[in-house]
Amino acid sequence: MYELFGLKHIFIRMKIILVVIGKTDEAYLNTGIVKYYNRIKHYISFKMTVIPDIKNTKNLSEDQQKNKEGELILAQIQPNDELVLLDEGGKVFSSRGFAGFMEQKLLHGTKRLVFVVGGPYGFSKDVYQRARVKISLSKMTFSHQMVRLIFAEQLYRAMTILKNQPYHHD
Ligand SMILES: C[S@@+](CC[C@H](N)C(=O)[O-])C[C@H]1O[C@@H](n2cnc3c(N)ncnc32)[C@H](O)[C@@H]1O
Repeated sequence: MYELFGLKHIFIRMKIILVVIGKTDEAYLNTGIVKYYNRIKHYISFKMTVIPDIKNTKNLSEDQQKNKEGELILAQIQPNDELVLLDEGGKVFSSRGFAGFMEQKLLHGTKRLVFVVGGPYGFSKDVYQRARVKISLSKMTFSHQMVRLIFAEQLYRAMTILKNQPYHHD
């Protein structure tokens, strides 16, 4: 069904950016992220932008840290970007549902689809205001470090679903 839309060309145009806070600090996470990053890039342009972790350099309150991180997140966003927050309180999709979400973005000609993972205390008000869409990966809360790997696997899964490739089974 998806081939009908000629997605091959659209896949090549859209860029996906995952904005995260702080370097991946565990080798096992890095290994997984690199694995899925290498797989995803066969389908679509995908890069992870790492905002430096500010928590160890300044003695900030939780709100101050969130606001500072918020400024750094928003500095990465261009006016026409579609911003999607990964947030426990967001919409919960099945993997096929998320593939459908990605398909809509591809078909509507989105140029830069930017997903953001919050810091340890979540997002500032300004970041929530700029984003139209929030997606939850589960009702459970994961560490901001783990979310980048879980998201990368789901993005890869979505690409294989859109291409009718045998990775997802349900
Ligand atoms: C430790 S959580 C922050 C939790 C914090 N209670 C809050 O107010 O958001 C760090 C970040 O990981 C991401 N995250 C954690 N669990 C998630 C989930 N189930 N779905 C989507 N994103 C999640 C979100 O981006 C969140 O801002």
